[in-house]
Amino acid sequence: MFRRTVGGRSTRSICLVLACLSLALHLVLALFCLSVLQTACVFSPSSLSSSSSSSSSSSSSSSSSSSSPSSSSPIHDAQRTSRQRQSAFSDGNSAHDAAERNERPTGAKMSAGGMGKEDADGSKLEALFSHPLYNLPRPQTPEDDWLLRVKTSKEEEEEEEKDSGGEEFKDSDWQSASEEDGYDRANWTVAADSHPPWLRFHLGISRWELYHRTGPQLGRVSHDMATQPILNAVQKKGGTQLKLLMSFPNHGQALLKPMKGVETDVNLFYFSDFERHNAEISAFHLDRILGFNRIPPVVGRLVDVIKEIKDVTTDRKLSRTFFTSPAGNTCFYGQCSYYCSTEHPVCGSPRMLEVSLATMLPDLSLAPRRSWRSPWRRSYSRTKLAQWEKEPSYCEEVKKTPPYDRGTRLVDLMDMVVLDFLMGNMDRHHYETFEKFGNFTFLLHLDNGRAFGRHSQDEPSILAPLKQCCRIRRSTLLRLSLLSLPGFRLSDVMRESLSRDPLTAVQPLLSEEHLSALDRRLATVLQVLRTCRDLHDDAVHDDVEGRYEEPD
Ligand SMILES: Nc1ncnc2c1ncn2[C@@H]1O[C@H](COP(=O)(O)OP(=O)(O)OP(=O)(O)O)[C@@H](O)[C@H]1O
Ligand SMILES: [Mn+2]
Repeated sequence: MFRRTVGGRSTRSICLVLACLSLALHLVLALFCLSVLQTACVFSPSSLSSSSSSSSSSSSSSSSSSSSPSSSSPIHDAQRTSRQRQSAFSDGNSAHDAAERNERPTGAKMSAGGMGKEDADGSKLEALFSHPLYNLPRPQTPEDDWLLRVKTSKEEEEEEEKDSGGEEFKDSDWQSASEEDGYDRANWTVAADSHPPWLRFHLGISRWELYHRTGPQLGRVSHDMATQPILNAVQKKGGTQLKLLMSFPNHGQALLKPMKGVETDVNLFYFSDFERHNAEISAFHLDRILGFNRIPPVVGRLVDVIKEIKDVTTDRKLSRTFFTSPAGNTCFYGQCSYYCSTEHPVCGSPRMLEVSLATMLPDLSLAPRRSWRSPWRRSYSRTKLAQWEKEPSYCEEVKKTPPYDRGTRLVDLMDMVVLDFLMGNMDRHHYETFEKFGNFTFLLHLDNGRAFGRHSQDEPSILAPLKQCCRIRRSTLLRLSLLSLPGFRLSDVMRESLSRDPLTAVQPLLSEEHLSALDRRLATVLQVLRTCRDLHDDAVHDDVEGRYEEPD
């Protein structure tokens, strides 16, 4: 008995020692693993890129906050050197990657908006954007083909000499006009590193596109709009429906359109339809997928209408329209010529509201734009028909009329028609261009709030210009054909692209019905183009070399 007890005790103590040993070994092993993992984290490029968009934006704001007192407008003279520009935007080859590295030492590729390259394998969207048709070689952009130009240091010095207050601002090229609380003091130098994302977006606008798809600006600017604190919200004049101009700490601004319901009322005329925030967001994604890059970046955001609009607005006319609905939701209606009344309020649930935020284009004083009346404008009347609806040969006249008689204006218009037909937008009465580029430039596809209204109906009249003119860019035709293939199906790449918008977490931005309507409408466009090519030798405007074959 005694012996057994002694034996039992010694066995127990041996077990205890062994347990301690194993515990210690496990601890050592865990510590070793941790140190290895940490090293991997420090050096993994993908981890760098996922964190870099926020770190880079904070570094740009911190560098701007260390500036001297502010004076003139932050974006006036927003320009940069041609060397920086060439390195940041040359494209279609390894120089581009190198340039991206130059501009973005932390390797930032993406943001919350998630428009970068390093997404999961098997992504149809990434496969599409890797296709040669989305990476056509392009010549270097000449200096005059950038919308904004950087002053050379010599020009800078000369102006400083002329300017009596020059001494005060010698460390900075751009100074903030705002001394209000919350805004970072702007101190942007010619060094691109100090530029906030919205300014980089402005500096990347060229004669032929609004942004370069593979550059870092897009993700960064979207990330900022989706996450930065909102400092002010005022009504934006112009247009018919309520829109707000939102301001952010780094002097970025966005155009807000609120959620107003989703489907179009079948009994409304196209011109009485309300605008949809999800249409603005979806139009941006569609335009990018079609390879146009002619819509400023748009993201969705859930905003607190009390904290982020009512409490911060300096617009008394807007704040006066806030009220609590019988259901206890916070609503407002603002002032505008349509739907701005207690009967058509914009309401939070109870205070959270889905909105779209579109990056603002450079101020009109810096980059004036020209508005063009569309030759295929609708009559905007319940009874009258427009001329193009009565005359089948209407396009023959248009083709002879400047600016449609030369350059790429007509095929640019056809690109816009394709975009509008796919998303069911009947509201393209005007389009805008940057004045600087005259008649030889891309068309801005602004104001898409009335698109994606009805999924069950395709509106053939939107395609009238294409049917009447029978002209299309080869690059557009090829990309449309690609998007009709199962491996790149338009509805699939749109679903994937939209899933990267922050609002997808709340609800899908487009219903499955709207997504499949895109495939159906794409088939219609391709059918129209087949007929055109059967009938006309000059239906295809050759903008790419013949080696790009039509996909089977
Ligand atoms: N991202 C932007 N940056 C700068 N200006 C913009 C932007 N988007 C729109 N605008 C300007 O604001 C004006 C009004 O915007 P928008 O057309 O979207 O509003 P709307 O109320 O739908 O207008 P409408 O009733 O005429 O259709 C446009 O004509 C355009 O010049
Ligand atoms: Mn509109």
